[in-house]
Amino acid sequence: MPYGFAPNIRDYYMQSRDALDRALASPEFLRATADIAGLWTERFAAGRKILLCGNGGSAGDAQHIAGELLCRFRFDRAPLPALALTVDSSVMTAIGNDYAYDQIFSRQVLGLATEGDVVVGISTSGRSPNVVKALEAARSKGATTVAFTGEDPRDLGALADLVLKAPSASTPIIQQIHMTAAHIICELVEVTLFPKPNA
Ligand SMILES: O=C(CO)[C@@H](O)[C@H](O)[C@H](O)[C@H](O)COP(=O)(O)O
Ligand SMILES: [Zn+2]
Repeated sequence: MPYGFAPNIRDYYMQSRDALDRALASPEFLRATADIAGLWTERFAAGRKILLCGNGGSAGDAQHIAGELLCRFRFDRAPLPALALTVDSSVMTAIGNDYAYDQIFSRQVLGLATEGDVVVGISTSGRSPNVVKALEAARSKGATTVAFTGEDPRDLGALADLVLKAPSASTPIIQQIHMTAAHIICELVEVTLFPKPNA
């Protein structure tokens, strides 16, 4: 049986579209998209890697982005070194249990990041302590920091060399804009580093 049609269901879609419209009207948002694509492209070309982290849906986004880069996006090409710090349950439970939950990403960054790498922290609130500490650790290792946040980047913004601010205060809508931007960034990286697919 089909579900009944909620008359306001269109309004939910419109909230998402309105937020994307605000992003597209923001030169700062478009600039950040281009700058992040340029940074990732430059660092991959220099043999550096990208580490990504976030909680909940943003953990999924970190994994999704790593998959686009390490596997492929639109066409066959060499894998790009990208790793989500959200995937190793043994590492995360050990760090959470033996140290603290707010160190689950920062300890991995301290162990894995080297100078010139990029560490990406994804947080809709901009203040999840484990993501904030990941960017602090990244800076201590000489890595470049990128934050994907909501309209108020809070603590994370202050620690990021580049910030992508989704113009909303709603967690799911911010996440939707993050992944729209991430797909565009992955596409720009791929076509710039591999300009002639299958040639
Ligand atoms: O996916 C969602 C909501 O759409 C949730 O799982 C959400 O990601 C979690 O509540 C996170 O813990 C929120 O963390 P943050 O974005 O504030 O850093
Ligand atoms: Zn969600």
